[in-house]
Amino acid sequence: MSASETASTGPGILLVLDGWGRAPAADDNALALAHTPVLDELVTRFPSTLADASGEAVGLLAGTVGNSEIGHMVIGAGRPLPYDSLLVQRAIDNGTLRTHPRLSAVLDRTAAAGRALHLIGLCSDGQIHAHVEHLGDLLTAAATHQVKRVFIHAITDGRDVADHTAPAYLARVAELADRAGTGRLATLIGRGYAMDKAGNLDLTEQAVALVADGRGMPADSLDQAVAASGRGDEWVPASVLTTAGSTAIADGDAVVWFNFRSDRIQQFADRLYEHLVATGRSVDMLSLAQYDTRAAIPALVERADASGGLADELAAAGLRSVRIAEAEKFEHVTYYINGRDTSVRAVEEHVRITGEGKPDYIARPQMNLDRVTAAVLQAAGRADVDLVVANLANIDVVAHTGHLAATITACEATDAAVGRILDAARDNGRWVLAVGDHGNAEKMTKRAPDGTARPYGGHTTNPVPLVIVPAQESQPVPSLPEQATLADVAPTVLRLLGHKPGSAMTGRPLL
Ligand SMILES: O=C(O)[C@H](O)COP(=O)(O)O
Ligand SMILES: [Mn+2]
Ligand SMILES: [Mn+2]
Repeated sequence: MSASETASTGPGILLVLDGWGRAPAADDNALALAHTPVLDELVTRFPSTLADASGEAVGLLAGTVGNSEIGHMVIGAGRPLPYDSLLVQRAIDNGTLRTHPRLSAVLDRTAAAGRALHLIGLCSDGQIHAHVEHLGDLLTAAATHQVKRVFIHAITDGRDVADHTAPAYLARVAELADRAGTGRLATLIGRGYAMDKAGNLDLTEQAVALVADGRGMPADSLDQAVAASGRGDEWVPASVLTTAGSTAIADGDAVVWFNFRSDRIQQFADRLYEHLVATGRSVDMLSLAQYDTRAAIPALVERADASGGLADELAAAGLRSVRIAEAEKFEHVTYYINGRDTSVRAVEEHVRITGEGKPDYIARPQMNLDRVTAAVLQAAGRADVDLVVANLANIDVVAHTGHLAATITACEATDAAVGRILDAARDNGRWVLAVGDHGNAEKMTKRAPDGTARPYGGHTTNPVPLVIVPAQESQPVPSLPEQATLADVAPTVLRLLGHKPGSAMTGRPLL
């Protein structure tokens, strides 16, 4: 009996457990420490495997941690997609970034007018939003085009990399500037302010005032600026380095953003753009990769085509899907899973769950999971819905705090929610495919250079569990292949729905 002969088809639920990675039990593995009877039973009782969710398997550089964008994009596309970070690295390696006609034109204009170039971005090597080494190539280009005044507006990390590492990355920025022969650190601000994506404009405005107008705390040294944060690198207050002189953006200057990922920089980019326009400053503005901004900011590296994925196949087959997540991951089950496509197909419904007030992930690791679960149960009970796609955000979002106890609670809350969803699926004759999008909570510390384990809230390169719960428990359950990747999810979902994988998909159905 082949696997496909045993897989009966019908409506189902695709459940993404965000940040659900697999690693051996350890005292920093929140998932292993948590009491999760449902998740434990899932992987022992039903066909399951571990799927690659990082590095080349999903379209990242080898050894790079996975992230929610590429994770959901690959889950939807059914194939690895060369991610923006990889495309930027290729453009650096083959020389097309520093010689890009758009960049060259801006640098020539800036140099000829005796204007300044402002480079803004996250300075770390987390490779989720940015890579500090990309800055090096832009500095080289600026030097080649003889731009004399180059200001670096550094955003400090402490989230995608271990906290309290900002000084090391800023030292690297200084080295890159020395190597290129141009560029100096001008301002500094934590990503908590500069990379807010939840519409907290009070935070964003501090970054805008800093970069545009040179308004921030004067700091005589980098160490002084970093030390002024009582909450680690993410919250370094807006600081102007007194050694840099006047760093404000003037009419005719150029701005290049060097984050490659849009989601957490676009709010700042839009507000800075609008502020400069409102104050009569006309600047050339470019971004390393394409941003989803209101402002039209030309990019130096184009996005990979992600069409022909699950959303297109569902639409072609007339299969109705309901997408459910809370605000933090809503775009992931809609925009990203649909291949960064903003169109909402006629057979698609989107449910965005929002909470009240500012979330406090440590005090309330449950977030709005009860309401997300209720929405999933409601959609699962509808006969006209073929596929429910839901993201349970807690494991990842809470793990980002680096707070082990809160993350354990998040894992336990998720476990209970999955239990309720499985019951509803069984009652409604639905199969469930549960999968992580990248690892996070299974590794909550990182070793510092001095050998000590420090709290770490970032993602990992660990594989993610992938489980298929058949619609009827009595159904024969074939085992899944040992090797799998996130690219296999969409073909498998289509197979479970009774359809063939899309022709653009290179992943394979696991059943
Ligand atoms: O933006 C963030 O919160 C982190 O840097 C990455 O997390 P995500 O890929 O899960 O969004
Ligand atoms: Mn994620
Ligand atoms: Mn995350």
